[in-house]
Amino acid sequence: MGEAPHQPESLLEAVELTKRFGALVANDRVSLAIRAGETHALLGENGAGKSTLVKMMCGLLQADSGELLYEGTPIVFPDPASSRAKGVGVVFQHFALFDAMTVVENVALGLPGHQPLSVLAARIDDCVRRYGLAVEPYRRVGELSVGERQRVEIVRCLLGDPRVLILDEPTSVLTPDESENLFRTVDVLTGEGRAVLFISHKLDEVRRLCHRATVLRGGKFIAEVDPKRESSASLARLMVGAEVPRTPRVTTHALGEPRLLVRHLNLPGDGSRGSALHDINIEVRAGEIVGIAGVAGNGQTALFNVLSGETLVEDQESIVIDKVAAGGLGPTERRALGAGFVPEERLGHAAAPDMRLSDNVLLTTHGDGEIVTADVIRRTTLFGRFQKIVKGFDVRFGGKDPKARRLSGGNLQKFVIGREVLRNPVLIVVDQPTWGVDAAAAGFIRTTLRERAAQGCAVLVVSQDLDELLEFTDRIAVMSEGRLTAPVPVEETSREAIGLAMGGAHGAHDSDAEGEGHHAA
Ligand SMILES: Nc1ncnc2c1ncn2[C@@H]1O[C@H](COP(=O)(O)OP(=O)(O)OP(=O)(O)O)[C@@H](O)[C@H]1O
Repeated sequence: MGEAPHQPESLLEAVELTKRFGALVANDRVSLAIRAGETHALLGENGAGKSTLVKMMCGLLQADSGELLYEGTPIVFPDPASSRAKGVGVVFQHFALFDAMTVVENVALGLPGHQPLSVLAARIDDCVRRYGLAVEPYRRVGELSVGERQRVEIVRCLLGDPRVLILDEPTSVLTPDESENLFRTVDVLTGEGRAVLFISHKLDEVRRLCHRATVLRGGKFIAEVDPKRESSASLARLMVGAEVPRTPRVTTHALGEPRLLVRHLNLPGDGSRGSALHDINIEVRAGEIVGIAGVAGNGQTALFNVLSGETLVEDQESIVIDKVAAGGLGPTERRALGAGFVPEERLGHAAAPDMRLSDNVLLTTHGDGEIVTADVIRRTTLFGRFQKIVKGFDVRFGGKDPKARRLSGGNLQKFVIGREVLRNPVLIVVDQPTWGVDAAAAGFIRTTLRERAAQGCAVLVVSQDLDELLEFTDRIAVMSEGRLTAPVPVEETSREAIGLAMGGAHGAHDSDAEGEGHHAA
């Protein structure tokens, strides 16, 4: 099934590409043709082989066999620079920008030759106008939101005049409005005859935006379909080869005591991004899931760090975990109170990239008294826990116990969630629970968190994915410029009301109200 008949208008074509990592075949004779003027989706569950394919198509990885065609002619990209020179631009999920430098300086670094910054800034302005990208050349990257940084990366690519633009999960970090803007940009690009390869786990947007979709499963080409003729369910079925269950909706059990109480929490800004926290108030009770929506860069990371104990606050009482004043307690002490934390950044923060996965279990469990006792690491218990996480959370990888950096993004996410959940916390705070996770695994993670809540755990979820929050939380608060609105029951709010509050508008989600007032939207 792999090979599509050769289409003369193909700009970039992978023909039967195979890539092995040891015994694991990450791509097994995968073919895909990207045509001029189309938006082509690349779909597949975590670990299906999407990134591997993209990396081979832009010279970051070399195929073991198969070939690449550029406008129908075989070509080899020994490195990313050579693919860029041919007009293949890639915007990866993790941006390569220097915070301390301005946008134009960052762009200059990525371009060959020397150009006066003023000339480059004028080119950026041109690009911004043409593609509706809203980027200011002289702002410092450190001050930009994730959405703005992504636009900088896209502008950087576009200045190289690419014929093929590859976007790796571009909307997972965007607000609904920003996603709409990006879709408009993509339409302009394809209208000019360029091709866009669009990797996404959000099947609704794929159906709206994309002309064709290639589905991979387990490293193999499964199908090429017209996504507009498919439903999200039928696409998900192609990806996983089975029905994808939806997250059961919502709390029927009684709520218990507050497990997390945050009262008048303030944090001064650190001067660089200035995302201080202003008078944050929130309560999460045993049995409920509270969501925090917001555009990245509005203080969510500062809030997570303060809740997890990575940043300490002077006012002990401003954070109470299970009735204990915890403002001055570090992460291990908070874990000892029964709290669990999953930070946004899985590689480097939640997991140590160069440690084996089993050793990564130790990072958050060493204080539990089960795996480390009297200064001895109980290896068998550790390995047992590791296997339980891998089995229980369907974490897939090649080999027996690889280093964390070898896992695909979604599989590592399943691992860090599993590691926390299996500690049986009374409170769990999760930042972006399903970023980069496929539909089936995302459903599984949400269901797991719901089950934990049903068993009496209090769950606080920070997410930029509004649909996710609306699907599985009980109440939603919105963060904007370091302030948090009072949480509103999901059934009393709407996408629009939350979207407005995310943009800083007050009203339905007004933070001026004292305490936990429930407002109708
Ligand atoms: N450098 C590597 N060494 C060993 N195994 C690897 C390496 N890179 C990827 N893999 C493995 O190859 C498989 C495919 O990974 P890939 O990152 O291409 O998946 P993906 O579809 O992009 O997943 P996700 O949606 O989670 O990002 C996974 O099982 C992954 O663990």
